[in-house]
Amino acid sequence: MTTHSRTIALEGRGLTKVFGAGELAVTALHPTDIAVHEGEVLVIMGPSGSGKTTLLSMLGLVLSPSGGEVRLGGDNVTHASADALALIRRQRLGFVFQQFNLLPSLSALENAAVPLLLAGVPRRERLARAADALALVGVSARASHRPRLLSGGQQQRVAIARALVAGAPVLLCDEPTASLDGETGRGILAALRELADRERRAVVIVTHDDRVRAIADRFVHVVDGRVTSDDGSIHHVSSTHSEVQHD
Ligand SMILES: Nc1ncnc2c1ncn2[C@@H]1O[C@H](COP(=O)(O)OP(=O)(O)OP(=O)(O)O)[C@@H](O)[C@H]1O
Repeated sequence: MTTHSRTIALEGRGLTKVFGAGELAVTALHPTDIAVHEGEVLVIMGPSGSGKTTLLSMLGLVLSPSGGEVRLGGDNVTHASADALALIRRQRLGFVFQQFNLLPSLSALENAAVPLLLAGVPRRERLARAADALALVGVSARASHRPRLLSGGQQQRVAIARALVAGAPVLLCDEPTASLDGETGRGILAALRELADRERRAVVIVTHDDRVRAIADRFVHVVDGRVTSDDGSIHHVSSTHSEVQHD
């Protein structure tokens, strides 16, 4: 793997999630410190129900934490308004899911351009930028095809192009290889690794797939809502967690 700067792209400090209250309270995530740097691939693994999606959702600003904070490029964005969070998600975060969620009536190029359409970028510029994004993930030759004419791996590449087209410095991927066969999945992982190396994007991958470790700069394991490092030590949480809110 390449040497990368140690600039933190996205960070959770003392991030905690408690669902419910009183006797019914479930601590989905105990206070956790976690960070991903520019140009780095961070892989989060753990059994079903361990808290991985909860952690990723808080880092992705789609679930508000019960305690702790989320910092993006050094800015504490935890308490931004709903509108501000929506804008931050659109401009600064890219999401990749197991299901590719492409729009069936649009070509690969138009699908990749959707975030720019939402951002009001003029058509010519957005198609040019979408073409660049498709090239980055190796599906330029399929630009004019609709999703149903693409293989699963090609559809996932288009979904990754869509996630990075607006220039997001951070890509958050939830089981990006789960619906792909082994070889196709490896191709997607290689593409994500390359985005980190060449484009300095920070890539966070939540997965059950042990092969994803092969592309990780760092790896953490989540068990029962607690995050441990590769060496098995529980992540040290330095900040104090004053207010824990219950949903
Ligand atoms: N909205 C919710 N309300 C109550 N409990 C929840 C809610 N969402 C998640 N939980 C609980 O929090 C814990 C962690 O769930 P989470 O979905 O983060 O696990 P996961 O590791 O992503 O699992 P999987 O790999 O199956 O997706 C589980 O015990 C789950 O039941």
